[in-house]
Amino acid sequence: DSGSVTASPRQQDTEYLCPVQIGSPAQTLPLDFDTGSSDLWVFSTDTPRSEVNGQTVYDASSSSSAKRLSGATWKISYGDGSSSSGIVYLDTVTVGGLTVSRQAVEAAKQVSSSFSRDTSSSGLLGLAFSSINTVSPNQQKTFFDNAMPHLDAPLFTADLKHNADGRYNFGYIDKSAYTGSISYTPVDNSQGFWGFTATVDGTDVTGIADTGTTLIYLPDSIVTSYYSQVSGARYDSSNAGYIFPCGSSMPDFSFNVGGGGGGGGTVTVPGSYVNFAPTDQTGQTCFGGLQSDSSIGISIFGDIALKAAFVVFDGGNKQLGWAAK
Ligand SMILES: CN(C)c1ccc(C(=O)NN)cc1
Repeated sequence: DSGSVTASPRQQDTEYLCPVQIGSPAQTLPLDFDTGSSDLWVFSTDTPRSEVNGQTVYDASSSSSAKRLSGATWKISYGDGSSSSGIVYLDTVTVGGLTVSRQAVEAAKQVSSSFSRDTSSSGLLGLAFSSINTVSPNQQKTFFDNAMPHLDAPLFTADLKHNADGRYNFGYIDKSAYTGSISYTPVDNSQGFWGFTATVDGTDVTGIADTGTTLIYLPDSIVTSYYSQVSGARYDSSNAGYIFPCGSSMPDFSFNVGGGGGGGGTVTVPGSYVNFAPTDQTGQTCFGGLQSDSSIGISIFGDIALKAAFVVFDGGNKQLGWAAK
């Protein structure tokens, strides 16, 4: 089997949403595919009206294939402080033509304000490792984990783009989607994430590949060194990050992956991607797409980095592949 689904950017590449079919007859919900978490959760008819703000909701009672997972609950919180929780159904889930029957679909009975405010997203589809799925008392598998044994190849790829539709493919590598060769590096999934080590300016950085996080968060030394090249750039505590004049031309930001015998490959994030967004309506000052990880405790290669590459999430061999495109 295989699948292929479009990933559409929302709000200046803040997140990428993909249409997912749930239930019988199919209910199509736009979900945020998230390689940094492992719960498939959705706004539902169980979500308080006061917390629903235009999102499409899942109605298990109108799906003939939905079965309540009796006694199961879930509760998740994300790095940005957002959270959600609820109950669990098993239902049929299809992504880009790839179907998993009896997928745990986690229906929200509560969502935090940032999810309520995110009117275009109906929830998340977790693509990290099932070891961090939050369903209790019986932990559930991710869509990818359930699909993997049926896939032509045990992997999925992420091809996110700046201000344009990209794609997630399951079960195969589309050779027309990248240039040059794919450089692979081992994955450390001990914390449930797609953990890997890259080299930035000769310094090893261990972080995670997280499609659900918008920006890049790296050690302070690397971030400070990058912005020292930009006149007028500074750390601004009121914005809790590095800002700079919007007219600045930003240096490219590169990192090396798979630096073994073959020398590995270099991913180059165009400077324009690092000029992420204005801090206010005046458009004078802009917020950087590269920020410090010091308040997080882990380095994150988020969408700013991922959209500069074609990325292979290889669950069979536990490795990450990176290619230019
Ligand atoms: C509030 N929203 C839409 C979020 C979506 C995703 C995440 C996240 O950390 N994913 N790895 C946080 C928040």
